[in-house]
Amino acid sequence: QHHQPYCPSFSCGPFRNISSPFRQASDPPGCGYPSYELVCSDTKATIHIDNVTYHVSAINDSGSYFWLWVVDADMDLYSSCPLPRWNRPPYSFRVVNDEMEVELDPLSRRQTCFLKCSREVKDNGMYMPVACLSSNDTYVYVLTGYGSCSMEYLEPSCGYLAMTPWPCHSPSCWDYEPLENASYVDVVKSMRIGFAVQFPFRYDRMSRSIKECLILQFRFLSRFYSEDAISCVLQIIVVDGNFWRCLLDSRVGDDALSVVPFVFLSVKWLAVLCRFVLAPLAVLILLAHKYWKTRITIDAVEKFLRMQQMLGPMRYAYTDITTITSHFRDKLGQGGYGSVFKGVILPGKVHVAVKMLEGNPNCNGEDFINEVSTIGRIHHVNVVRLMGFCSEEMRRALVYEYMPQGSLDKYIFLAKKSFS
Ligand SMILES: Nc1ncnc2c1ncn2[C@@H]1O[C@H](COP(=O)(O)OP(=O)(O)OP(=O)(O)O)[C@@H](O)[C@H]1O
Repeated sequence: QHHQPYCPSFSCGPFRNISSPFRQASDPPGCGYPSYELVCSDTKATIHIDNVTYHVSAINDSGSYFWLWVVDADMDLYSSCPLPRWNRPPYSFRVVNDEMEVELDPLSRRQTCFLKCSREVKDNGMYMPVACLSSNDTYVYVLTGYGSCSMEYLEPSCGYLAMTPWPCHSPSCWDYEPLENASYVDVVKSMRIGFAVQFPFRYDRMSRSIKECLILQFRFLSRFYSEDAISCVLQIIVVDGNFWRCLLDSRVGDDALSVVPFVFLSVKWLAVLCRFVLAPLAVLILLAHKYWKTRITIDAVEKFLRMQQMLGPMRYAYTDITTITSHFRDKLGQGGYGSVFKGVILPGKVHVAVKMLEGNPNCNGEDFINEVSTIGRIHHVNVVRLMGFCSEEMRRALVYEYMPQGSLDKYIFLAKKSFS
């Protein structure tokens, strides 16, 4: 049985009735959280964030998260030339189940940045000089405004010196625009006011409703706002992820109802899978299948022709056929498969008869293959010799030796007539 420690509420400086998640050093272990330990005196409450001591000037509890208004306790803000001691934003975190949980975080995403440069920066309006911290060979500047501490604004001769969050007066200050290019005097005023830190303890588990969860998630996201294309795509993915996370986390009580977000999420990813993976894959397979089928027919004719080339008749290009027939000038006759033209093959001036086949474009070339494979192999004195052929896509021709006496049927027909 776990022993629950007794954690009484306490007063701390000007604050009364403070309880968990806050604690004070005298509380038994298990009361509040170590990051939220307050050090109390009669008039002041202080807190350590990232090893820096801050005076707490306000505590607010919005219901799902807390925020504190703090002022750096170690910086002499009333000296003539104050400078923050830290060169990174204050926040504290702890690791729970291998996941980092940020427990204290400045409410404002805007930082004021102090830079130390070895050369004077003249042509950059963002760089506001801090005369009291500069010397003959060291130039100190302060930068304010959105992204002022990002590397893109860092001049080559400069390095980071210190940084402090810009004041923020309420949780709604996510959209609060600080003064752009504020002078050092304004920055000192803001440092004297201090800044707010929030206690975003376990964003997800603290959220009671989907609305509250979404507000917290998007507030967290808005810190990483950027305008470049890749970041935009990543943000869309994160927004989508956050939405589903809130939806799944906000499931309460009723087991039957709690299945609904899972079903929607599964349907969504199934649709994404179909749209971007399965549909393009199906189209690709269809196209590949069609291409493969036509390729097989063409390959069959081509394979056969290559073999024929080795064995028998010569293969001619269509341009050769037009040269041999002098552009089909002398027509010898017309048969069932096409017209026959007289031609001459150079060198040697061998006379030939070229039969241009007028086949059906849908035929698979079977007749052509049969003709070339049978007649092409017959070498007999009584059979007209096939000397060559042409096949370029659907244009096909057969080149025979020329018979100066013409077709045999002419003589048979005449002979029949003379005998009768
Ligand atoms: N080798 C050849 N030499 C001279 N003339 C030819 C030769 N082959 C065909 N011819 C001429 O072309 C005409 C048509 O010949 P083709 O072989 O196309 O006709 P076909 O005998 O009806 O045959 P098919 O029905 O197979 O087309 C012939 O009547 C003949 O005058």
